[in-house]
Amino acid sequence: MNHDSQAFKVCEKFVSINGEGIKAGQLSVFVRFKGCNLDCSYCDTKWANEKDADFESMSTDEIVKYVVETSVQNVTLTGGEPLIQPGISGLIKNLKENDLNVEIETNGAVNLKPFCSDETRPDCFTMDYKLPSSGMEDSMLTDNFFYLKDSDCVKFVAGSENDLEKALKIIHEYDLTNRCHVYISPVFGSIEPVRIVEFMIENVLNNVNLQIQMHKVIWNPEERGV
Ligand SMILES: C[S@@+](CC[C@H](N)C(=O)[O-])C[C@H]1O[C@@H](n2cnc3c(N)ncnc32)[C@H](O)[C@@H]1O
Ligand SMILES: Nc1nc2[nH]cc(C(=O)O)c2c(=O)[nH]1
Ligand code: SF4
Ligand SMILES: [Mg+2]
Repeated sequence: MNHDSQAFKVCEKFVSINGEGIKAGQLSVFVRFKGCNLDCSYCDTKWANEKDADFESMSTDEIVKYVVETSVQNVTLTGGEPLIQPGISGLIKNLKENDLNVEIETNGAVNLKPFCSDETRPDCFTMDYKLPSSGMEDSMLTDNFFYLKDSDCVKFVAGSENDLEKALKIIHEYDLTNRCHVYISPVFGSIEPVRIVEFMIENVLNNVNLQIQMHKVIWNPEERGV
């Protein structure tokens, strides 16, 4: 199939500052795709995963045109889960050919290997490791860690003390700070950020970054399109 005829289900698209990941604070164009293969307890975009969620049908060319016309250099493909969208590799390739910096937000339950060829590899994978309180930890593909490099990032979204302990174990077991950037973020409103800082001090977590979702501080945390 010609990739131009591929239709994507896009729930929202907008320009904002990236509130998460290694380019936090920089402008990015966000494209949020419909549907997910997981169902995290704390998910702040459950609405985009509903079967009857509203979406706009967009071809690869239409998405690329929209992004290019913003003149913003960073693009974040998110969802839902971007890597389960049919044709996503063609879209990544096309965006890269337009000199855009492509970030993929992915949930850790999709095999990254097929996305790692030179042509289709995004500039940055921001990959979650889903901790116990998400209810989705059994779906984590730990082999994915071996495909990450220094331009990528692993994010632990922690909602409990048990989550923090598990993040610590995984960081050490897979030597993550020597592979890529590592972030710990609070499940918004579930754990005090100060507790994460204390945990980092107690365990001397060098080269790990605390990250607060910036957009939820700047805007109403429930706001869409920001
Ligand atoms: C909505 S997900 C979409 C991309 C992909 N499905 C994933 O989980 O990485 C984008 C990011 O938002 C994070 N997130 C979702 N709900 C959150 C919450 N209540 N508090 C903090 N982060 C949250 C996820 O953990 C993920 O890192
Ligand atoms: N401003 C802003 N930054 C983000 N970074 C990652 C997001 C996401 O939902 O994947 C996100 C988002 O929803 N808004
Ligand atoms: S994987 Fe991402 S989009 Fe899917 S339910 Fe979890 S946080 Fe939400
Ligand atoms: Mg978000």
